[in-house]
Amino acid sequence: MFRQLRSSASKMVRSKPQPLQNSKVLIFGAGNFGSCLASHLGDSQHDVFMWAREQSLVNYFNEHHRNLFYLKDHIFPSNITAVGPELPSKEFLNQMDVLLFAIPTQFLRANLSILHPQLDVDNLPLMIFVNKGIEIGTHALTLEIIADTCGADIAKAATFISGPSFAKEIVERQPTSVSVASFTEEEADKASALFHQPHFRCYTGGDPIGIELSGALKNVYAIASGMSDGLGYKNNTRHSVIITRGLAEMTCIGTAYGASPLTFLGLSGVGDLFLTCSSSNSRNYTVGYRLGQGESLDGIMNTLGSVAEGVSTTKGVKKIIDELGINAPIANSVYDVLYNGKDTQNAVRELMALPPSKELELPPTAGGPARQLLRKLGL
Ligand SMILES: NC(=O)c1ccc[n+]([C@@H]2O[C@H](COP(=O)([O-])OP(=O)(O)OC[C@H]3O[C@@H](n4cnc5c(N)ncnc54)[C@H](O)[C@@H]3O)[C@@H](O)[C@H]2O)c1
Ligand SMILES: O=P(O)(O)OC[C@H](O)CO
Repeated sequence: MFRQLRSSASKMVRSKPQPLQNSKVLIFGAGNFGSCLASHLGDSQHDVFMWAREQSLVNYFNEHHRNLFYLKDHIFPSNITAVGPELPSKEFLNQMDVLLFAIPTQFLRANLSILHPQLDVDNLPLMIFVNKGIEIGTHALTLEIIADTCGADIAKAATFISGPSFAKEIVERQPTSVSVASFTEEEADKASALFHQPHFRCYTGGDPIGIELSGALKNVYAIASGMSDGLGYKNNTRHSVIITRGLAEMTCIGTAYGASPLTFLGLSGVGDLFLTCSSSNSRNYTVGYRLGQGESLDGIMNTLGSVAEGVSTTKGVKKIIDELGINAPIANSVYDVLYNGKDTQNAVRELMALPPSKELELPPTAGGPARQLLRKLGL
């Protein structure tokens, strides 16, 4: 369900009209996901620019149509140009129809703060965000980071894409479906039209807070699932003790936060939870698996070679569940293993020793944090 936006106090910002084809898209981030989306959009005949922080990546990409560090085996369409390492100029940004942010959550605020003064709200590109995390320190969702750095009007027009989508499989054109959410239906529709292909299906919705929370939370439960597998527990344990109970926890956290519980049954919720909790292609699952096998967190992070958002997000989740008073034993166990030195074997044993309880007791939808965020956005 999309909400009716009020136009009273603040301006109703809309992105510029999008061309029917050949949109000019600038992607921030040339990691696994930024470059996989560049490939997908290049494949769909858009004019794609991919900003990278590494000069060597930019040079190598433009010469060989390959990414020096990520998805190394993939040959990218020739209509993608790498740019950087300086952030693009105001003139360049103004020529773009779409700005797509594929950088990890912890770095978003700094980059948006620099970019915001360069944006022209009357000629605003479609703004799309695909990161899945919660900011350390502030425990802010991306919506709030956008509101803080770019203002409420741009945050209301921002669109979020989330769902079960491994970069490696998107570049192989494996059929994939994702959720596309915004407070502004028109913006979600534009993002959906940009990405939708027979092998990449988009489903729109109006609960960006729920989409963001589910995408961030599933990473924490993927760490738990990997941990259980790494310890040698089998399918029953993964699917009952971790995934299904994890879904119940996620839904309770989301409901208390103020999101719709139904969002957690969608692609960004249960879809991505199942995917990430059951595949060694997931970096979050891999972190958990290696912890379960006895490796140290520092050792894992130093060799993973890519971001695992769940590791930092667990800190934000811990703050949120403590503040909301939610009973979330799996998320608490992951926090204790990552940050309090708890032994993984004890963590899983303790989960199994929990007293009997009701299967699902959704908290009242008081929605304090969402209400505060909506107030910040003038909604
Ligand atoms: N990989 C996937 O399959 C996938 C799928 C869906 C969503 N995501 C989400 O997309 C986001 C990016 O993930 P990824 O897989 O591309 O990660 P990655 O580790 O592959 O790449 C990270 C990128 O961030 C850049 N970066 C690092 N520090 C930065 C900074 N200070 N400022 C700007 N950029 C910086 C790196 O140069 C790199 O390009 C994450 O939030 C992730 O959860 C990933
Ligand atoms: O590799 P992960 O654990 O970051 O998961 C990637 C995507 O979020 C899967 O949808």
